[in-house]
Amino acid sequence: MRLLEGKTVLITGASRGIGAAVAVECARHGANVAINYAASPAAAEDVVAQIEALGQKAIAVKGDVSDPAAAPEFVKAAVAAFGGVDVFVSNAGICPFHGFLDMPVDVVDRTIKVNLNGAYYMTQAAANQMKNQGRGGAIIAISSISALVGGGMQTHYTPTKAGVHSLMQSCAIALGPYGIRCNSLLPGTILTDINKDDLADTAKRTYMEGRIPLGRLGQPEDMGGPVVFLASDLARYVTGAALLVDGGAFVNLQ
Ligand SMILES: NC(=O)C1=CN([C@@H]2O[C@H](COP(=O)(O)OP(=O)(O)OC[C@H]3O[C@@H](n4cnc5c(N)ncnc54)[C@H](OP(=O)(O)O)[C@@H]3O)[C@@H](O)[C@H]2O)C=CC1
Ligand SMILES: C[C@H](O)[C@@H]1OC(=O)[C@H](O)[C@@H]1O
Repeated sequence: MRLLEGKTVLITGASRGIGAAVAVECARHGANVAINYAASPAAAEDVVAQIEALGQKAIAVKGDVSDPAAAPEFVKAAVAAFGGVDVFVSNAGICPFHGFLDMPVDVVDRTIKVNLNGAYYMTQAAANQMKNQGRGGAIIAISSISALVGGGMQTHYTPTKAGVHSLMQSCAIALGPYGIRCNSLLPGTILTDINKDDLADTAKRTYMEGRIPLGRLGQPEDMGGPVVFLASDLARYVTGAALLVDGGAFVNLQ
C-alpha cells in the first residue's frame, strides 16, 4: 500500500542520515521529494538518484536552514518543480558534543540557529505555502528522545530538540484551522554521522545498546515508516503529538 501517492514532500537536511532515509521511504510510498542540503552536494545527488530509481521525481536544493532566506527559496524551488507542498519534514540538525562549563559561545549559538531557528523559518515557509494552496498538509519535525531527557555533553542541543517539539505543539494550534497537522518524531539513538565519533567509544556504545529493550541502536531506515505514517491520511486526526521511536530506550528505567 502506497501511502503518499501523488504527494509532494519537502525534507531539510536530507543529503545524509535520517533525512536521506526518510526521503527515500517517502518516494517508495509514491511521493515526489524535494531535499534540502547545506554542504554535501554529491550525497544529495545520490539521494536524488535513489528516488528517481524508484520511479519518482526529486530535486536537491542547497541552503543553510539557519539563513531565513533559505526557507522561501526551498519552498519556491519545490513548487516550481512539483506544483505544491503537501508534506514538510524539518530534519536538518547538528550536535557537536561538548561539555557545559566550557561551552564556546559560537557552538551553542550555531546549534540553536541551525536546529531551532532553522526549523522555525522552514516550517513557517512551508506552512504559508500549504495555507495558500487551501488543501491542508502535514508537518513533521524530527525532534528527539533528547527533548525528554538530558545529556551532559548535549546541554546546547537538548533544548533545541525540546524547542522543535514545542514548535510543533504551537503550530498544531495555529495551523489546525487550515487543515495542517503538525507532529514531532522523537528518535532514540540512531547510527549516523552525527554520533559516529561519540559512539566510536566502545564503552559508551555498549552502554547505549544495553539501555535498549529491542537490543540494538537504530538505523536511519527505522525512521522512514513512522514519518510516512504521520505524513499520511492514516494519521488524519493526529496533530500536536510526539511519536517516540527509540527501541524502548526511554521507558527502560530498570
Ligand atoms: N542520529 C540520532 O541519534 C538522532 C538524530 N536526531 C535528529 O535527526 C536529525 C538528522 O540527524 P542525523 O541524520 O543523525 O544527522 P547527520 O549528521 O547524519 O545528517 C545531518 C543532515 O543535516 C544536514 N544539515 C546540517 N546542517 C545543516 C544546515 N545548516 N542546513 C541544511 N542542512 C543541514 C546535513 O547536510 P549537509 O551534509 O549537506 O550539510 C545532513 O544531511 C537532526 O535534527 C538530529 O538532531 C534526533 C534524534 C536522534
Ligand atoms: C547525536 C546523539 O547521538 C543523538 O541525538 C539525539 O537526539 C539522541 O538523543 C542521541 O543522543
